[in-house]
Amino acid sequence: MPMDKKRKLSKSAAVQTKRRKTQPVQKKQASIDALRWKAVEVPEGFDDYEGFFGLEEIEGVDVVKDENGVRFLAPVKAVKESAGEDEFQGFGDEPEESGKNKKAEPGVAKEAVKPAVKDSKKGNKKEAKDLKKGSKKESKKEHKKAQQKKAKSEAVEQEDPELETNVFAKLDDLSEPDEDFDLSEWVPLDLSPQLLSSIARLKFSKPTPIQAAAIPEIMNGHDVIGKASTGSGKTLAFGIPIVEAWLAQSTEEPSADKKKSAIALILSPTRELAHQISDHIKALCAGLATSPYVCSITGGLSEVKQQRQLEKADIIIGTPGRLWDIIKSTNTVLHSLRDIRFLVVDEADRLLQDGHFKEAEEILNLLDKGPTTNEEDEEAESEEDEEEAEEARKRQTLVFSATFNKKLQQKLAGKSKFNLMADSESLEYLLQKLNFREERPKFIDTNPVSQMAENLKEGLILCGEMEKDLYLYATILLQPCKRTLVFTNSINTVQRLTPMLQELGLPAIPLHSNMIQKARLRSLERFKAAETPNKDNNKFVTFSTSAILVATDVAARGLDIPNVDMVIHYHVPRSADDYVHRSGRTARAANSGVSVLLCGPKEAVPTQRLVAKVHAAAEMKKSSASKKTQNLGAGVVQSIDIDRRIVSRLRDRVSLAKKITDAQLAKQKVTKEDNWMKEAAEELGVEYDSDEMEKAGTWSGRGRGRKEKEKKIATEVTKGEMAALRAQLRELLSKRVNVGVSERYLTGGAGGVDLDALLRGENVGGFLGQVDGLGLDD
Ligand SMILES: Nc1ncnc2c1ncn2[C@@H]1O[C@H](COP(=O)(O)OP(=O)(O)OP(=O)(O)O)[C@@H](O)[C@H]1O
Repeated sequence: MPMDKKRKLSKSAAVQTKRRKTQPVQKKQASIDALRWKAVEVPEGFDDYEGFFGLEEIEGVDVVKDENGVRFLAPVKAVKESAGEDEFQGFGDEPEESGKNKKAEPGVAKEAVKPAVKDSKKGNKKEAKDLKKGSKKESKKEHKKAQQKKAKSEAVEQEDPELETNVFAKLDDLSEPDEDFDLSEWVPLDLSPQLLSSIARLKFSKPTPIQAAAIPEIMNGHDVIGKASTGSGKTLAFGIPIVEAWLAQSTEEPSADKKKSAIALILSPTRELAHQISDHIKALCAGLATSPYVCSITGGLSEVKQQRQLEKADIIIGTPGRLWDIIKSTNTVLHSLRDIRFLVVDEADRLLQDGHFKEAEEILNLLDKGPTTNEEDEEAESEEDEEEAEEARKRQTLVFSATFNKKLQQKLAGKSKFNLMADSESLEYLLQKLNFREERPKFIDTNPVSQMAENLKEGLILCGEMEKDLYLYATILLQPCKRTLVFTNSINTVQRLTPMLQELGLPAIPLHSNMIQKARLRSLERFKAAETPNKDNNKFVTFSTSAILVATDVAARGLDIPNVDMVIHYHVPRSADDYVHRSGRTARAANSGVSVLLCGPKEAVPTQRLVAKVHAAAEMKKSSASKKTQNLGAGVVQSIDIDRRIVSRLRDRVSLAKKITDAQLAKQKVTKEDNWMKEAAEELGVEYDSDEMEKAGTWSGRGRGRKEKEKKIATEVTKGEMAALRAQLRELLSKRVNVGVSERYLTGGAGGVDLDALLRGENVGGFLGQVDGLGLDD
């Protein structure tokens, strides 16, 4: 059997099929090629010692051996139909219908036939070749990735194959539709009964303002640029019309000779957001009799699997990088994208800037003109150019964000055809590529006054430059019952703060872009799964029931994590827009929340200016009513005056935790570098001696001082000393913190101070007064 495609029939059909067992499964005889094989997911870090790369499996297939040889009896859905009827949604993603599957006999196919060869029967040999090349390349790539991952000594938790979806599915806990649910506020939007019933399941009693304004425009065929504050329901503002269009289209007769094409492509700047959008749309579709196939195409997860998903997708949500990688590596997915009717650019201002520029441009190019990399293809494409340009006109472009910088906003809202110089690096150039079908897309701004959520309270804590760790700890301690998101400006800081907070007994979880994708999703899942206190019955809550996500700005955009009560900006945001998006992770969908900036002395003034800029429009409106124009934005952010006496009583804890963390990180780093040197020495065939290497000057040049310092810390703190430090810290953590005058105590385990009250301006500077009434012991 060729090594690049190997197939097995899985025994696990019975286990997999528990969920749907009402109908007996109809089976029919099929050739091995006609079966819908699924690539076996080989865990990352798994070397191909056993030759598992390229292995494929299938479930629910009976292998019948009789005098005529071997036959395969497969569920009807598991057998491919002729072109145009491809409605099967793939094994592995959805449980298959059950019944007699338990009897399925495992067997191994005699010969593997690559899907590309089947495609070639349809007349496209090139595609087949590309796919073949692609899958070999994929194996190599996966292998290389596995090697790289092995080299990474970063602790990554065990992977969970189920993690790639449903991380955000707050909406997945769907109840049966309530027939009495009042949907009258949705009626003016003229939605189909199926979709209304889905909305009733979600228990959304009325559309949010952006939904009420954007849905009719989109359903009337307009291009839309939607601006609305964070957490205001923008995803379903474009999600509902897309699903509605899919429902209308799915009732039409499919044309027999037409390849399946997706209806919508949604571009997202981050992987997590792509998965979240996908989960939101899936949740919307959960109650429908037939649902569109929704798939998210992001980096960090199996490219081969995503390639297959793309081919059958109705709604594609992707990050430009991975999407472009797949498109480049195979032409078989092009047809999925060419005929899309909706192009959505979510978090447009970020997506059209940052590092996504090139790939986004390539994708937009392709949507209008097709691939330009291959001469053969180009020739074929040119004949169809006109036809395709016409097709492109049919596409609606929807652009959404909570923030649009002024220039971008003017360009977007003003007109679609810009007077451009031939500057392919400019943002305008990319905007032109969006190829709006209308000269003037509908610009909808449902909250022109403020981009910030209505129920958000903002605070600023002024502290010493070197005291941020201490104030971070104090702030978290003052809000012990909260799910908190801490933003930093660097990956290193996430890697340092997370273990430090953990040493302090806090449930800190890291999130940054250097983590492998499954670890990123796992972190989000853990954060989301952490229980929140039941505020209604004032239940006693300990830290074990809250969670702290320490993240870079990778978590700043679009993430909809329920019940984030507090956002702390450990580093001040780099821009006013970043401040809006970070703070927008709390106070979502009519909930309340607080956003706290930790500012060093030098940061205070520029930060206040930055925040004032965000609030200037709102203030301007207010002040024009009262004829005051001074200090715009000032006063919106409440200065939080934490009693320094309490903070100073936490200092020893933080110093110890820092010392332990620094030593640990230095050790990890030295070990990592040592391993790297060892491997390099092995490859060169020389003996490795770290001290000799060091003496010989391997560590000369830039960074030598830092490395030496790290090595010193790493070797200075012995195992025994580390254990002693930990014991000391444990001792400190077990003691109550004497808060002074009132002789009340703040513990690390429970209780806290009402930061909300401080933010309301009550008891400013009167922290101790708040300790009363919190039920803390004497
Ligand atoms: N009509 C509605 N009624 C109540 N809740 C809604 C409604 N529509 C959406 N939501 C909920 O509101 C929350 C925020 O929605 P969404 O993530 O789409 O916000 P957003 O405007 O895209 O935010 P951001 O700017 O941060 O990306 C989600 O939990 C979503 O399920």
